[in-house]
Amino acid sequence: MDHNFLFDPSILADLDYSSWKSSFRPGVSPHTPGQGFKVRPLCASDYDKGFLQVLAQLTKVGTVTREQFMARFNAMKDDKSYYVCVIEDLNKREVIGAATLVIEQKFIHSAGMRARVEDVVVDDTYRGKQLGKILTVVLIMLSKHLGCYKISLECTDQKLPFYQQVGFKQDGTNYMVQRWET
Ligand SMILES: CC(=O)SCCNC(=O)CCNC(=O)[C@H](O)C(C)(C)COP(=O)(O)OP(=O)(O)OC[C@H]1O[C@@H](n2cnc3c(N)ncnc32)[C@H](O)[C@@H]1OP(=O)(O)O
Repeated sequence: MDHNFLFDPSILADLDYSSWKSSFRPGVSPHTPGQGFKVRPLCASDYDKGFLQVLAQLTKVGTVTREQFMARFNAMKDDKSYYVCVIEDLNKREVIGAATLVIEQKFIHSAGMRARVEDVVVDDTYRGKQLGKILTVVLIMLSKHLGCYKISLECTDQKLPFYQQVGFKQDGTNYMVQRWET
């Protein structure tokens, strides 16, 4: 078993989801995401468990060599601001979902911290099993546990209902962007 986690797995194990109980289908929760499924931090060995292939269902991933993956993994681990969570199908030893919480340090809000949800994706053969909701709720509770004053995300109009059902609201601000890569 790989013990090279991006962050301490006990942080996830200790989160209390009792207030979310009625939000999930009976028997399903972040601690019990489904038969043979486990929510955990990203591991170095997830390079060989299809992590990048799952991300490719969200957006362009391109070619990422093992060396590039490990360099980015180690940089994120040292930074301590990146909480990449995955769901593994333990029977297949495959990553079937992923979501990232990024923590930003601020001077405002009494030198507080804000959280951003990034790169939420569930393998298309596993969708509709509450796994996307589980990953999102894990990030919400993680951001609260870490003491952030807010959590936000950007998404398309089609995904608004998915995020609204776990408490996100539109606040009238505009998302603006410049891109240098197609
Ligand atoms: C910040 C970002 O990363 S935005 C990018 C979001 N990711 C993507 O677009 C990648 C492609 N899409 C996916 O990976 C998946 O469809 C996800 C992550 C959006 C949803 O994952 P799933 O595991 O299929 O969703 P899940 O089963 O948890 O659905 C939970 C609830 O949301 C609802 N739901 C799921 N997708 C949608 C949607 N697109 N619009 C509205 N409701 C939705 C489900 O019906 C379900 O409702 P219920 O709890 O009442 O039964």
